[in-house]
Amino acid sequence: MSGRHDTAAGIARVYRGSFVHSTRDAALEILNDFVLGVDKSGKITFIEEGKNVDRLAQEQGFNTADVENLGPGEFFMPGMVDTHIHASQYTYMGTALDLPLLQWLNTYTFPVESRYRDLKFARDVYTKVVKRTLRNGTTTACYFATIHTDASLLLGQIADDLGQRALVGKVCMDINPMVPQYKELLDESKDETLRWVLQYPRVKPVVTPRFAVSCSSSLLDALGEIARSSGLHIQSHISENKEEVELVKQLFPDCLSYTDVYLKHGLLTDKTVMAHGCHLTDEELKIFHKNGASISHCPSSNISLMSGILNVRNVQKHKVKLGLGTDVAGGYSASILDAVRRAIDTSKVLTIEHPQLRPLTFEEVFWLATLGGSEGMASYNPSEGNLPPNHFRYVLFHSS
Ligand SMILES: O=c1[nH]c(=O)c2nc[nH]c2[nH]1
Ligand SMILES: [Zn+2]
Repeated sequence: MSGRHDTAAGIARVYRGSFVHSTRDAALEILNDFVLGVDKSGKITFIEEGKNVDRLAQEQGFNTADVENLGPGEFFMPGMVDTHIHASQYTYMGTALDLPLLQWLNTYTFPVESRYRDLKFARDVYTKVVKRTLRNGTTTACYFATIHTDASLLLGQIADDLGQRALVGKVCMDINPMVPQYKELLDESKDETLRWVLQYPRVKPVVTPRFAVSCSSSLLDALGEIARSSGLHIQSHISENKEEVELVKQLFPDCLSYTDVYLKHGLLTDKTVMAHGCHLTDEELKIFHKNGASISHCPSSNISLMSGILNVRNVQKHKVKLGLGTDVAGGYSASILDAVRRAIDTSKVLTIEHPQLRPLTFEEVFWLATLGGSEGMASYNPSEGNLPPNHFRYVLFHSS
């Protein structure tokens, strides 16, 4: 169920019970005994206190006998937003977490991702990952696929068919010395990205340079230009672990920082979502804020690959847009609720190290998992005083 509070176009369903959500003013608000109406297109048309049900029935033209009352332990909450997940890594989720990032990519990830040339394999895995994330309450997901255009198109189609709002990225990478069978030529990556953008049906394509380590400066330039001319979202990885940050310094000696690499190539906009950011400096966070770019906080993966711990309070102090990501399969769970738990745990680890830092509350992390994620995916720039669009999708939850 989704929508803005616009005028009714014929009420299809009315629910009565508890609603838990975030607002711009409250990280978590609990509405006990409320009624919510949904029109035939699936949009929410009203949400009001239960005591108003008779008046609402008259005004909106529904029968109070048709109101669906939630059962014990049931409540509605907004669908969760996974701002960073590798659909193609679902097959080995929960395994192979014994190496740090760069070695993990070469040993486990690239060999598996190279299999997505096989569309039958792709259909099987992508169907499973979309079904699983939907079951976990993820109504919006920002996916990395692989370098294979047709398999990436298939992922978008599957998400759309199964009713998930998806942003999908065909991965771009023209450098891969350790696993050379899994990379593209520069022109191939550009041409296939354009084919991908043109062919996309209903879900949104995202321009997806894998990360600065696996893309030449020419490819990054070309992708920045494609994103600019097509007005598309952009996703990538940044400052996940220290070895990677050092490598990027060596690969791009003319850039002032890792953030500067993406900025100089036109890849840091108010439609950019960068995963991790554990080792970003305050100067870099200021550049994120100025450009309206967002960070996907992936605590499960940050711990599993021993990458680092994101200081969420510092990101928020810099007013940088922030959501949560599962980062399967660096993260071992495809559930954003699990990312909520890991985000709280890792913030407590920071508090143990730095007692002056307040740990995150569950209300604050609930906000990150829902409204924060949707604002992180939205194209608006807080540094220019713009506001995010108001949008909710609710899912029914059973607390038992
Ligand atoms: O957690 C990660 N997973 C990946 O697949 C990846 N690629 C580059 N950097 C990455 N980090
Ligand atoms: Zn990732």
